[in-house]
Amino acid sequence: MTLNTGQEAKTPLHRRASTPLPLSPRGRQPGLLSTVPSTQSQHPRLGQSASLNPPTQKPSPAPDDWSSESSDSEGSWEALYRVVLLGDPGVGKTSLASLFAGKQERDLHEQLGVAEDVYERTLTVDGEDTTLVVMDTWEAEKLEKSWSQESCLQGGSAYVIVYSIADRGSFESASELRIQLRRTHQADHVPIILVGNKADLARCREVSVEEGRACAVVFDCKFIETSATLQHNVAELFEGVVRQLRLRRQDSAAEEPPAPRRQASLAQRARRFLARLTARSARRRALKARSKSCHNLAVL
Ligand SMILES: Nc1nc2c(ncn2[C@@H]2O[C@H](COP(=O)(O)OP(=O)(O)OP(=O)(O)O)[C@@H](O)[C@H]2O)c(=O)[nH]1
Repeated sequence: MTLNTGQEAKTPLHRRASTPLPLSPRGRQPGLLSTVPSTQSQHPRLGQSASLNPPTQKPSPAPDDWSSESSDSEGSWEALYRVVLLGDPGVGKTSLASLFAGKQERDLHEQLGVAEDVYERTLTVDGEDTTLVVMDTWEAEKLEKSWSQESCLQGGSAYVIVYSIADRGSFESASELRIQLRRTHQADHVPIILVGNKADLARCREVSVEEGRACAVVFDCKFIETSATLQHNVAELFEGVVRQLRLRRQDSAAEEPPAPRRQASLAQRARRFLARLTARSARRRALKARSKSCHNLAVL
């Protein structure tokens, strides 16, 4: 599976809503689905935060009842974010991606014979539209790091690392993927969400919720458990991705450029030393807070 990385991934891709994304190397057109009429209703109601409660046996409403509106109005400009799904084979990446896509879009893909691994959809979260292009293009089985793997790891605006709660090996792979991502995106504010899928398989559970959460704290990412089969927390996952993208966008906009360096007086140096001490204890407090909030996808 391939991924077009011709565009800067960190910043959203700006385009006219009516303009398709560039062709991928395989000639596929990730943006093709933007032609879906704006009256579609597929995404669950937005605005609810993720929960770690174990899934109930009752499935959520079918994807066709989801209430996302497309902002595909002619002539309007919108931001597109690439969301790359990573994880071992069989953990449920495709299942999550097709729930995101909704039935109508999957059918459209089928009719048009376009890529089944790239889905574009505009979600209305907290009253604002954001378009996600979900890329289910990761090929974990490659023996050597391939070009497509490299581009997957570099080309995302956000990453969703999926493991199966019933497969410890996939959990370990998720940690390795997080390390690889950290190497690629050292200085970036790219949201990364660790997803423990197949939460319905309670009896076969090999990875506890606590382990998932602890891993997210250590690797500085968000965490949620989902069940694609029961459609549990899937909408919350993608809404969470949107919120994380927005929070980081605001965060980086708020960052001020560093002040020019001048010869510091003793008093200034003392103040800086104290500030560093305070910052250190603030970081410790932040780590503690993160362990409490890593499952809340609505905060940084
Ligand atoms: N019980 C359960 N099964 C699931 C869940 N999600 C996916 N599956 C099943 O797991 C199998 C693999 O799912 P896929 O979505 O193809 O997994 P994938 O990660 O895309 O796999 P690759 O395409 O090989 O990378 C399928 O049989 C799915 O029906 C889930 O939440 N619960």
